[in-house]
Amino acid sequence: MTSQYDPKIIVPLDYANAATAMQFVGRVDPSLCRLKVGKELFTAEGPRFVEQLIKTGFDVFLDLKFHDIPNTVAQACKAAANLGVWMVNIHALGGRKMMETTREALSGLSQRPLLIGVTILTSMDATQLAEVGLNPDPAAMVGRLAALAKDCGLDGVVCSAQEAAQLKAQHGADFKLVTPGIRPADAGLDDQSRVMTPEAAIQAGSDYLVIGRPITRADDPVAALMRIRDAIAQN
Ligand SMILES: O=C(O)c1cc(=O)[nH]c(=O)n1[C@@H]1O[C@H](COP(=O)(O)O)[C@@H](O)[C@H]1O
Repeated sequence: MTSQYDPKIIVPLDYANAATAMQFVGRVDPSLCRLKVGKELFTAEGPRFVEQLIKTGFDVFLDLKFHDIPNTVAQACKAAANLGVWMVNIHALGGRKMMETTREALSGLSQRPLLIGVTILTSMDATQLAEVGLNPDPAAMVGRLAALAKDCGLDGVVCSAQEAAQLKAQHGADFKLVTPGIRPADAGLDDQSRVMTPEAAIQAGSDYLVIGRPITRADDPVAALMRIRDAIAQN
């Protein structure tokens, strides 16, 4: 399902439970943002809460970053598709077979979610990449994994906005770029490393901005969302 409004901001409902998440969701509507359900809320509340959000008209990105053997990931993504989610993600580091098997498993469905590959987490910097034995140049790693994801038939990738211009030029407008690690100029980094402001991310070619704590931890989350919407509308 794809919202008729096509909002670019995805707000992660990184809350401990449904009641707290609904304090935000109850004050916004699907014309303002899309919603992301990640590991914390999904583990606490499960698939029925995801279905409830979809029923209220929101596009839901199920962010469980599957990374396992090909069959397990493919079947998990089919289960996500059956919930009616708009987007689901898998780790590109799971490799070609995992991505291709998952893409094939979704291809027969009448309504399938966008299948997105996570490249290198936006919290990772050169030092951390080197520590786990990967190329310490984040742009090179992201470029390599994005090309592989595209070759496996995925609809796009999660990357930092710092890599967006390079990937748009390489893979074209249809290859979706989902960018977390978005921080307004006056916001703290928290645990993110590769960050960009919302305005710069849009200019760099991000299709969707995942913006969490600058919105969800603000004194007035809806006002914070509206401020960022206004800022990117002027680009
Ligand atoms: O797949 C994701 O959504 C994701 C990938 C990534 O590389 N970095 C990243 O931060 N995320 C998610 O994006 C959100 C970022 O939240 P904030 O740092 O609070 O804006 C969190 O829900 C993360 O789980």
